[in-house]
Amino acid sequence: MSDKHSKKDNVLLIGPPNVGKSVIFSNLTGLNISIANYVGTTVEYTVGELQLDSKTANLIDVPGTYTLEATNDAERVAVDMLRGEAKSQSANHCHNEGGLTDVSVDKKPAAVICVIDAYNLESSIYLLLQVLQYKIPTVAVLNRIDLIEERGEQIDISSLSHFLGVPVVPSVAVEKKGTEEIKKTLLASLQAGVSSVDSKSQEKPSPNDNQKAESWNLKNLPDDPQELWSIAEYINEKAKKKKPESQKSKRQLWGDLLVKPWPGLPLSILILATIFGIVVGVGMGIRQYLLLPLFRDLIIPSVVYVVEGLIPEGLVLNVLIGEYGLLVKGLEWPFTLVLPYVISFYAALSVMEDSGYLPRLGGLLDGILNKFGLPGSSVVPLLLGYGCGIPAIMATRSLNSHKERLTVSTLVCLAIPCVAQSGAFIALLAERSIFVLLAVFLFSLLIIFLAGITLDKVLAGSRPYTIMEIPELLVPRGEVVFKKVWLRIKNYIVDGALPMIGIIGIAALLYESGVMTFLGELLSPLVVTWLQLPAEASTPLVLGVFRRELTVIPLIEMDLTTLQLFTGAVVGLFYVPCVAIIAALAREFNFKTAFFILLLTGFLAFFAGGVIARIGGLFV
Ligand SMILES: Nc1nc2c(ncn2[C@@H]2O[C@H](COP(=O)(O)OP(=O)(O)OP(=O)(O)O)[C@@H](O)[C@H]2O)c(=O)[nH]1
Ligand SMILES: [Mg+2]
Repeated sequence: MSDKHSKKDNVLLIGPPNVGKSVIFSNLTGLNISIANYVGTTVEYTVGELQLDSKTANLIDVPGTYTLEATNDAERVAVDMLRGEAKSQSANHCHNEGGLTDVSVDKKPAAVICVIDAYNLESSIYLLLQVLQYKIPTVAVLNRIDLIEERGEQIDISSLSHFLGVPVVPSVAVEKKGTEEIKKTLLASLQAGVSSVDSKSQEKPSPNDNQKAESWNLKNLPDDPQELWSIAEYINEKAKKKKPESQKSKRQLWGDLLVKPWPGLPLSILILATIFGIVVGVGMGIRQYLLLPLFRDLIIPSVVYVVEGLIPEGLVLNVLIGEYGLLVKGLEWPFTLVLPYVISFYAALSVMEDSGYLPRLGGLLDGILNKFGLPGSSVVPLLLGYGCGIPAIMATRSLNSHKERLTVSTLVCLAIPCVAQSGAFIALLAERSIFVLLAVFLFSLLIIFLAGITLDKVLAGSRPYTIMEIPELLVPRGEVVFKKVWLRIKNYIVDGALPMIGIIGIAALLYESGVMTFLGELLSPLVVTWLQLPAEASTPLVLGVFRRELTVIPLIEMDLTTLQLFTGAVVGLFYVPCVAIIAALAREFNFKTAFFILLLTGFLAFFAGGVIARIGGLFV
């Protein structure tokens, strides 16, 4: 831990889930972090530097919490932060959001920015009152006022501030409204040093307003939740200048329709099928018309030309530009096979995330998911898994029981192909037949169901009944979506493409030195006899340990029958998740769990592959 950052004051950004804390964090620090319209986007804190005139502070984006009673991991982080007892997180993990990683969080924060939700004012006031009990200088930011204006409502900022005894800054984070005001107010609070709870400015409720609130004093807030709630209720009533109009907006009507079984369920099938089509179609288009010509006809030939001129013939040259050359396949695979789908998938996912559709899908599928012991909210981590398993495993933190977390994480590792692997599937299968491609995805769904039911039976522990939070349906903002896709492309290049190039380099070396042939012979009983694939198909099994898509991509270069393609794809689908995921599992759970999942996936891959080869052989 360096002293450089630890000398600076820590400022916490606290608030209920989904209120816009991460957008405010981005506005204040210029850092680009995960933002999504569902509860529990931020599960780990992120630290960024906040410049306030001459003063710099560390701004900490804390996972959202409804109360400070800490009912799940993410909420516990908030409480620990306020107490100055949080543990510093390990700095080097994959899919790092960026931001500072060497900040000590085990000291009392100098100030708190508590974001309150204009749209759900009462419950956010309750949280704010709980925060005020810590007697840390606090600035309240009233966010999402655009949404209450839309429903014809108005909140009186000055009376709100008056009642709360803290400065209140109105804000529309997605439009960057309020950013400068937050900085100014925060600086003033920091300089004042003491808690800005000011009893002089606090207006006492008149005796007949509310019996309980009568005795309330901000310097000495009651601990009893019941009493705090009645204060929150009182302030909420007082601050509302104009009550919401009873008529619902179109946006709200759609929001309601999408979560009802009729027409929600048929619409969800339509929406998901459309998204699948768009992701595959747009991805194929980007590959065919943009990235493939760019790399195959321009970049790779130029690189080969230059390297040939510089390096004499021999092992080194072959490793660089030979058949599996580092600079040939190492550029072609990550950038023409996977990148197109990274772009199309994340564009679709980001729009879904920001619209608030995902929790609606969770609500619709709740009943089905319950059959295998999962809450509807597990839709979010499961869908994130189609991008990458690591954020998916992280997202399971907002689930409520260990059993649920473990089940979802196992399913993600076992049968949900990451975007890189899906790209490989599309390249491998779609050209032969779109039906084989669909068959692989449907087969994976079947296994998810079966594995889910089995895990529900074998894993110990119960599942608490939880009610799913459905946020407002919002029209996604172009800028937010664009930033998100860009962040994920960058993440993919750093955490995905670069390691892939390295591994292709190692593979090239193994090839050229003959080690791969030796490994192939070693694995041949499994590959040739059991899976009925050509001997060279052992290469993807070796490479696949490192990266999931490499269980599939090398198959493209082989001349396989349709049955062999299907077998190879299924083995690749279940085969061990990549090293980065194993590391994430070990970090989030423990080594034993990671090892167990590794064994399970490996075993299932060969078992299913062998069975498919045999049963398929009867028909072909
Ligand atoms: N209409 C509107 N939407 C907003 C505003 N601020 C944020 N949003 C949207 O609200 C959603 C949630 O924003 P986040 O910043 O991820 O919320 P968060 O508070 O960090 O949420 P957690 O990390 O889950 O606690 C996103 O879809 C944002 O685009 C606002 O002022 N107005
Ligand atoms: Mg967040």
